[in-house]
Amino acid sequence: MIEIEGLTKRYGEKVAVNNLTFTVRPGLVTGFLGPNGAGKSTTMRMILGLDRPTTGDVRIDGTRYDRLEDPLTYIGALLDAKAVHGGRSAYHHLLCLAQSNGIPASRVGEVLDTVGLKAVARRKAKNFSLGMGQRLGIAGALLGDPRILMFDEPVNGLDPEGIHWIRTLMQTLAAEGRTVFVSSHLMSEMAVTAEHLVVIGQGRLLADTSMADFIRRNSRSYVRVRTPQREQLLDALRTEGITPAGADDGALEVDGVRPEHLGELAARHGIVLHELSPRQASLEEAFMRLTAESVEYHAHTGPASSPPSGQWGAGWRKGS
Ligand SMILES: Nc1ncnc2c1ncn2[C@@H]1O[C@H](COP(=O)(O)OP(=O)(O)OP(=O)(O)O)[C@@H](O)[C@H]1O
Repeated sequence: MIEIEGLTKRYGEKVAVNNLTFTVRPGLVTGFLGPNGAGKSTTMRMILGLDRPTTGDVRIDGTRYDRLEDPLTYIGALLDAKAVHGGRSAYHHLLCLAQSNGIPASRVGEVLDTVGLKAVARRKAKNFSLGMGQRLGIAGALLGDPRILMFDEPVNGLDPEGIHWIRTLMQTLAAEGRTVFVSSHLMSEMAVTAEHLVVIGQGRLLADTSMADFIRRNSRSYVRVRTPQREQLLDALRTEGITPAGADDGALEVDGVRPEHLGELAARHGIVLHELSPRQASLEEAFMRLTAESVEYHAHTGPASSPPSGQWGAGWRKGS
């Protein structure tokens, strides 16, 4: 379990992390989301004792990181896959980590096997592709067989097979009862990997809830109805006091009414339906809606024509 209480980090005037309190629990994958610059990496560095909090406290299974004996056996992390001595082979990189953390050398072969790098174990890390580097970083996190795992953008640079592999790995680790805390900007991937979400914006906690609850609370759900008898359906809906919205393709979008009710209403009026589908926004839409106010930089989303000379960047604004 990772317990964070009143965590704040200032860099001069900049408040990177602002009074965060949340707990990351074992047995499930917890996603850590936030726009660029929200404070995710800073929070993760403080969890690992790599940055000192200005105020507040972090506990790893009840103990501060700097008081853990052989910390890699409590918490394993992938923060920066490039933080590897490039002149060392994958094997030697992991062996050094093992030796300085009281981990038996036999674990090195095991984790190389787990991440699929056994065949290239003697190759120098500087010759590794981005994806291989990610796998080596993940091997380092797994080395001490820790109860807690933390990954910052683990799917960066991984191909679809690699992304599928890391998703399955994280879910397996969580199913074993471990605590898995993972940040990613890849919303579609997060949506199928994490069960719980912690969302921050400008250093503050915006949400700490289940994935399903997060999407439900932060998005519009509606039922999409398509019929060749549009006018009759509109009349039928009106008799029930229901005012639908129109979609671009002629379909109707009905808020706050269950699909069963709409289907039965149509049947009572002898109206043929070609589509009756409950719709819920994606994690990405829910995330964008929740964090719209806390995004540091907004891109101009108008027409892609060039602005008048001297106005490049005028469509960008710094959030307040
Ligand atoms: N060492 C530092 N000195 C000054 N400011 C810093 C430092 N580290 C981070 N910051 C600032 O703190 C804020 C939070 O940064 P952080 O890297 O934690 O965000 P993030 O959520 O991980 O962003 P991203 O998704 O872009 O990786 C940013 O505004 C960043 O510029």
